[in-house]
Order: sequence, then C-alpha cells, then structure tokens
Amino acid sequence: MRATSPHIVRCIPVTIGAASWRVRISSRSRGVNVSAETTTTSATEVRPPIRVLDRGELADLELLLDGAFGPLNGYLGAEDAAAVRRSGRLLDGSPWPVPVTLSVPAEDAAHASLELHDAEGAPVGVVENRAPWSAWGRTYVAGPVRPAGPDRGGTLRALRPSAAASRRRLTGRPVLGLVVRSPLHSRRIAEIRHVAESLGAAVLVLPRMLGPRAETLVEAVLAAEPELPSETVVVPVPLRENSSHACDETLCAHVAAAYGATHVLSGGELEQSPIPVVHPPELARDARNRWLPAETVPPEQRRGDLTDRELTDLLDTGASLPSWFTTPAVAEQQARLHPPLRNQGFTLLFTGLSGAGKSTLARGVRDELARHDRRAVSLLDGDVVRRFLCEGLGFSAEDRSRNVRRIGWVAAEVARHGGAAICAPIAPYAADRQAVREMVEVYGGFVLVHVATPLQECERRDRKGLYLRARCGDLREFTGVTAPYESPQDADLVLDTSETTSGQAVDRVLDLLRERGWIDAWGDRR
Ligand SMILES: Nc1ncnc2c1ncn2[C@@H]1O[C@H](COP(=O)(O)OS(=O)(=O)O)[C@@H](OP(=O)(O)O)[C@H]1O
Ligand SMILES: Nc1ncnc2c1ncn2[C@@H]1O[C@H](COP(=O)(O)OP(=O)(O)O)[C@@H](O)[C@H]1O
Repeated sequence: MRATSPHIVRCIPVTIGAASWRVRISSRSRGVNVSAETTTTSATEVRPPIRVLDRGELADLELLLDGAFGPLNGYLGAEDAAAVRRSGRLLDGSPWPVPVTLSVPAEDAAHASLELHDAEGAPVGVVENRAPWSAWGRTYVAGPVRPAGPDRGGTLRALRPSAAASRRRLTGRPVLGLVVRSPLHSRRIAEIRHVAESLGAAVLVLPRMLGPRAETLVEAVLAAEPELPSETVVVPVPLRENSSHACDETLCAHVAAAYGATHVLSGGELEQSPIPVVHPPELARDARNRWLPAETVPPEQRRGDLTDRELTDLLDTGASLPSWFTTPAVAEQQARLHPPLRNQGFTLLFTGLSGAGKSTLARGVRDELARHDRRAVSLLDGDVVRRFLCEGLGFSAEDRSRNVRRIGWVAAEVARHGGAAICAPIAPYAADRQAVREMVEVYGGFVLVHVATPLQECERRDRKGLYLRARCGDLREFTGVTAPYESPQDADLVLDTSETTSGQAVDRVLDLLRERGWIDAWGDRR
C-alpha cells in the first residue's frame, strides 16, 4: 500500500504582529488542506522562562512527575504551603508533611508557565504557573507539572517505574514498604523478614538515592535480595532528606504508599502516616549468630550488633566486616559505598596572607605525596589558577569569592576521582572556605591549614614587593593592608612559618593526614 502524502501546491509566508508563519496550502484528492507552522520568533513573543534546577529540586520534580508525591501533582500555592507548615495537612484536609515549593526569580513569576531544566540544560518538566506567590522576600511558582517530553531521564531510570505502575504490580496483597538510606545488613534483613512474615506481606524496598554514590547504594540493596523474602521489589527513589526528622519519616511513608505499600516499617511514631506503621521487632543475635526475637534468646547468650561508629571505623580502615554482620555480596558493595580513607580523595586548603608560606608548603606536601602516595596530586596554586581557571578576575571581595569557589569546585572534582587536591589561595573569607569545605566533603576529605605567619613577617619577606606597593598606595585592596583577612576559627592545623622550618611544617601536615587516616605511614622521607 502506498502512503498518501499531501501534494504541496503553495507555501506562503504570513506575518501577524510579532509572529511569522509559513502557511502550506496543499491539495488532496478531495478538498484543500491548509496547515501552518511557526517559523520565527521575535523579541516580543513570549517564551516560557527557563529555571535550572539544583539536585534537590530536580529530585522533587522527578518524584512529582512519577506520581510519587500523590496527591500532589505540582508545586504548592501559598495557602496550601502555609497549611502544610501549620498542620501537616493540605487545605482540603488531606495529610501531607512537607511543603513542596519552587522559588523563581521575581521577574519570571508573572509567566503562565516555566520550563524546568536539569543542570546540563536539558528540559525535564514544565510547570503551569497558576498561582504565583511571594513570602520571606522570595517568589514562588504554583501549579501542576508535566514532563517536558517523552524521555523521563534521571538516574537509574530503568529501575524506576512510575508510582502507578508500581502500585499495579503490587496490588491485591499486603505490602510492607521501607525507605532505606544504607545497605541492608543481616539484622535489618531479619527484621524485614519477621514483619513481612507476620503480615503475610510482599516487600517494597525504596533505596533513597542521595549523594554522590547513589547508584552504589542501589547496588548494595540489590545485593541483599537473595536474603530478602522472595516477593521483594526494589524501586530506587530520588527522595531528598527533610530537615525535620518527623516530617521526613512521614514523607517516606507517603512515598512508600504511593508506590504500593500498605504498611510502612519505621522506628518512629508517625502521627499522620497515610498507611499503618509497623515498628521493627527487638532482635538479638544468639550464640549461632542468628538474629532472633530478643525474648527467645537467653540473656546470657545475647550478642549485640556493630555500632555505627564501629562500622565506620572498619570501613575507614578497609578492615573486613564480620561474617555475622553481613553477606560477602553486600559487604563488597558497602566497601564501594564507603571506601577506605586511603582510597578516597581529599583536599588540603592552605589559607593565609600573601608571603605566609602557602605555596612553599603546598609544593613541599605535593612532592611528598607524589613520591609516596598512590593518588594523583593536583596543585591549585594562586598564580596558575588566576592565569587559567580564573583569568580576568581581580581582587574585589566578589572576585576573590568567585576565585576561591572555582578552586573549590575543581578540588571537589579531584576528590571525586580519588585524587589529592592541594590548594593555596589567600582565601580571606570564612564563607568561601566553608563553601569549599562543603563542596569537597560530598566526595572526600577536607583539611584546612591556616598558615598563620604574622603580617609583620610576611611584610618583612615581601618576596614580590607587593607590601611595599600596597603601603605606598600603588596597589589597592591588598590583603592584610587595605583588604580584610578573616582568621579561620575552624582550621584543622595552624602553622606559623616564622617559628617552624618549611620541612617541619610539611611534616606536621603529613602527620595530620596520617592521623586522620587519609595517608599511610611511609619510611624515610628524605
Ligand atoms: N590586592 C591583592 N591582594 C592580595 N594578593 C594580591 C593582590 N594583588 C595581587 N596579589 C597577588 O595575588 C595572589 C593572591 O591571589 P589569590 O588568588 O590567592 O587571592 S584570593 O584567594 O582570591 O584572595 C598573591 O599571591 P601570594 O603571595 O602567593 O598569596 C599576590 O601575589
Ligand atoms: N618556614 C617557612 N615556611 C615557608 N616559607 C618560608 C619559611 N621561611 C621562609 N619562607 C619564605 O617565605 C616565602 C613564602 O612565600 P610563598 O610560599 O610564596 O608564600 P605565599 O604562597 O603564602 O604567598 C618564600 O620565599 C619562602 O622561602
């Protein structure tokens, strides 16, 4: 059979006001077909503004689009948000624990819709902005969201059905749901098995995809599947944490219910849970390392679990986990999730006045690490950074802030890839140093070294003649003379190079890194 395509007779450009169209007039066997397509836009034509979402906002949007936040289908308006804050309920009385809102620049709030993009600039959704509102000096959009296209995108999409599809799969039986943020070890698995058995329920595990190793957490949860009841479904959710623990637990219950749970396993008392809450039973480990209801294990035979601290210490040092604690498959994924400190990346940030000795010490530590440590080392020193990464920036407070935060961004990337970043900017502002700390600690260690050589000594050294120029008024905004330096209150190490040799100072930095577990001991360093 031959496809019938319209025979185009004519193509006429038409302009009305600001918009232009090309109108195609085509003949078919019966009658005439007229279609139009917009071909140009002009400055006066309204195109929805774009709002680029951060990770948390993107997670909210994905959950809204997946139906995981039912009954919500979009961002809350002013009154609903206030009602949720006040009473944990929407205006119509239905329970909902957390105000899901989206702030936008004030100038965008008047638009009927906004495109919502991820950090790479890909459109993810569109919000129909029915009732914009303002509070606390910010402007918010409010209204339903819809996907920007057929591709739902997002991390581990193949494992994440929509909430409706998950409900359909689990319908017709009790389902015990739980949101988890860490791997399931033997005790937790035993709790789940006990509760599921007593309810005659299937199990729905929702790993919470948080942080830089979200995919590994999902792998770790999947690694426990052989030990879980046979009717277990795992659906990862990009659910960010709420600062209120009670609201967060209730939100988890709502999300579990949206994906099909009829009961939620939780240690907390959830006041407005949409489904019944089941508390985990008290279990004890017996002499044969089985996790059994505590009352069935004689007190003298009861053995405990690892504390969080003990687990962290074992993981930090790379020691193996006891076989009673977890299975080899979960232990392997747990180690990927939390590698030994010596395999993680870290950042050393030297801060201090010009001439304090930052670069000298940074180079000394770099050389030692390069000789003895297996990590790749990146030195982000002031002059080189300013010539390349931060070309064009000056020494105003804003430019220094940009400079230091850019260094932080690169250092975080280095840490993410398991390397060592050594940074040596003046970094005079506490807020910028804190921002760097936060960026880096997502991926690895952060050590702040204040090179606290007194101004008088730095000025005496005046290696580049800059202090002299600053004193003569020839150089403006010079740190310590005509621009501020905020002394760190949170330094991990304070070094005054007028009192130590550079070799001693380098050793003290290395000793601290060793003490914290970031590097191993090594022999002769000379
Ligand atoms: N106004 C003013 N204030 C301070 N420093 C100045 C200034 N103008 C130029 N220089 C030279 O630039 C180096 C400091 O750059 P940084 O990128 O480390 O500074 S900051 O962290 O952005 O404040 C600094 O290098 P160091 O001496 O290695 O610290 C100076 O050589
Ligand atoms: N104990 C010490 N540690 C570091 N530098 C020292 C020391 N004693 C003298 N200096 C000298 O002080 C100067 C410090 O310069 P530099 O390392 O470039 O400082 P900054 O990077 O903080 O501006 C160098 O000339 C260095 O040789």
